[in-house]
Amino acid sequence: MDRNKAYLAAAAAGIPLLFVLWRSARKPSHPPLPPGPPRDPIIGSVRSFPPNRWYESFSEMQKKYGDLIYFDILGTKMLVINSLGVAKDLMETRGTIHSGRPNDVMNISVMGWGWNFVIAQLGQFHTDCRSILKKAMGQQEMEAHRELIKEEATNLIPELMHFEGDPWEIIQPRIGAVTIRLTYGDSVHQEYGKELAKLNEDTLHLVTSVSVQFWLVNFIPALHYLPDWLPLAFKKVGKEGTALQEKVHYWGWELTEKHHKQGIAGPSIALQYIEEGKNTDVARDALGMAYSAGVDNTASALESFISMMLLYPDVQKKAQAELDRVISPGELPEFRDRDALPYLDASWRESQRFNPSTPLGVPHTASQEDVYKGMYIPKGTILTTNIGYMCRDPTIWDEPDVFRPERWLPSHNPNAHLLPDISFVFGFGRRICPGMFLADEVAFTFAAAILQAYDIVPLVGDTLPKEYVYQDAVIRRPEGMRCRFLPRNPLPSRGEYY
Ligand code: HEM
Repeated sequence: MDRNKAYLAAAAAGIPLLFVLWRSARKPSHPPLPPGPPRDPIIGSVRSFPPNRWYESFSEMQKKYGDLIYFDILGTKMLVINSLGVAKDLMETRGTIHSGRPNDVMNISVMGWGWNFVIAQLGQFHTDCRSILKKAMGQQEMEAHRELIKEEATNLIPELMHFEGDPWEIIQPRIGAVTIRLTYGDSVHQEYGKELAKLNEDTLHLVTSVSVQFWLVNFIPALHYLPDWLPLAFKKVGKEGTALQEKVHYWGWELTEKHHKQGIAGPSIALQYIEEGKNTDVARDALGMAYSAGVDNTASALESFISMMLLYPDVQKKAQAELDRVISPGELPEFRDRDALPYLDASWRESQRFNPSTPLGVPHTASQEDVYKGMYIPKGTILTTNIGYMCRDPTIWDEPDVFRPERWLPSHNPNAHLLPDISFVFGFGRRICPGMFLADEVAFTFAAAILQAYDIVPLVGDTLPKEYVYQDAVIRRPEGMRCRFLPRNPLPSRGEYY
């Protein structure tokens, strides 16, 4: 190449770079962006974005930046919301703008999760799926599921007898059983429950690990159309994810259809729709998400509660004394007893506040630009709710780092009525968790049954930490929690519970 051509080539290569530099340096024509760490040209906030432990890192950064922290990672805009009031303003009052989901090409297009309404944009499909779950597990509908939940609590209690170790391995499958029986019926659970549970767990692990990794295809969607035989990591993971996703989508539903034809299907939400023959596709899609969206979350919340009872034996004793006063010996506490169990209710709320199982919620996106309190939120910004910080925000909670159920009781705290409803741990506005009443009822019923039947104590020789460290994951539970369950009274035989 002669010298002129070399200059020309260098200039041609440099022009786009100069353009990007000029764009990032020029004065913006919109109000200022929310506060955040300094951004470099082109790479933006890459150097200051925390590599892991996002919840803890964002909470630490709150001290410097306050309610909102703005990042720009190679053009992907992200806003962390640390304030409950701001989250409600943006996601409830301005919910038409801030209720989208990130355009996750890897999950939706490469792995085929287009039928997953958890990650779908607002629209008819999302509305239809939500109304299926609302009709099936809304607050008014829970009464119909009480017997099933009670049966599973009855199954749980003997399983914990003399159990030593991490109770996750007992409580998680029981919560899974509630979900599978509710969605696809008892016959499907009896025959295929273990395989369905494993399938959903494998899928959830893959999806959550994919969601927190960097995929070039999310930035350059056209890469998705490259031939499948190319040895690219995203193609390999995509193939594995597609196979799992298709099975989660159809299998439970098809098993219910099969059992329906054989005349052996037990009552379930799927069966209702199969019998009616209406809205079957959308019901199949909505129910396909129930296990992966709900089981680990609920089990984590219950495991956190058990860990708090272990760390705070005085709270455990008070809750047990209340149960002993209200529930007759040989009877299983039920959700309808909740009003008569204010201390247990307060302990459960306090446990959710202290350790919410999804401290960063599920990200929303802004479907159009917005200006909030003079700050500019660009279209497409990913909004992350730091629910974990909101649960310990000192402007809301007195001594937020103290585990104190009494704060919720008007008899102990004259300002208890001013505390926010703890249901914000289930998210916001049009995206608020549609399984929240089910989760609350299952976990509360199981917690009451466990405390009535057992003393939760450490393993012999174990020294308890002051607080458990939580896993660095989307759905979090205490790391290395171990305990024993010592029967408080002789356990009633199964028949005596009914
Ligand atoms: C303690 C247990 C649970 C917690 C802490 C929890 C928390 C959450 C949170 C924070 C969100 C995101 C809300 C938002 O985007 O603002 C969510 C969404 C969702 N949850 Fe739950 N959840 C739990 C149990 C369940 C259960 C039992 C089910 C179903 C059976 C369920 C199904 C869903 C679905 C389908 C969505 C997506 C809603 C949408 O995008 O419109 N969750 N949940």
